[in-house]
Amino acid sequence: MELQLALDLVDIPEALKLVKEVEEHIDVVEIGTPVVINEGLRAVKEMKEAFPGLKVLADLKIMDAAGYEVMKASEAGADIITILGTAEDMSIKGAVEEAQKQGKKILVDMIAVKDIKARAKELDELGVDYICVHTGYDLQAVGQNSFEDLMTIKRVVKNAKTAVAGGIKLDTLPEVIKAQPDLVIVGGGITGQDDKKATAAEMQRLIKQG
Ligand SMILES: O=C(CO)[C@H](O)[C@H](O)COP(=O)(O)O
Repeated sequence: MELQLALDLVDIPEALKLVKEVEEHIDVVEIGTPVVINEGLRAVKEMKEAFPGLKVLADLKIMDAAGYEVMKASEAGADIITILGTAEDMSIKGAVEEAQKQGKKILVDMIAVKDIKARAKELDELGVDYICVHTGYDLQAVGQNSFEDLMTIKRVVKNAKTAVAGGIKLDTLPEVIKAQPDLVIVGGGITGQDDKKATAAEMQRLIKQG
């Protein structure tokens, strides 16, 4: 099980400073969608150059022109690139094909997928690397989380790794760990804390002990 730090509400200097603080306690650093919108793929490039030992995920949430966008994110240094589970199968195939060519991984974000079980099975067969259940900010605001969806994909996914994101905090992490996802994605649960390093360290400890 690995820990991914999601950076959403920062600029490049803030992102680099944050990662410096928690670097030894995380496995993957996510350049969040808002950061890519504000700063472009330069944010991915600068993060990878500053922290070559960390995997960098570009949260592009691709919906179309997948091969091209995966290629551009790969060129910027991303190790993992995200596409939406609601995208067409042709787009998913294009993303997987380009990622394989570039030696990169594809993570499918299941945000807004209505039939999680059926779509997870299809995506697994399309050869994606990760399937991630995700409660976005707009549904977190009305009290939702992804724990049940995580159990659902754990039951049906045979090849891909599983991941979970959306509002995970130190006090809810043990419940997530019980479901044994391969990747736990935490944004505000670390970046919103006064002592980010201590929080990341404790999350890492819980994750390593499984
Ligand atoms: O992709 C995202 C929002 O679309 C976030 O990166 C993801 O939800 C993790 O952040 P948080 O733990 O703060 O919810």
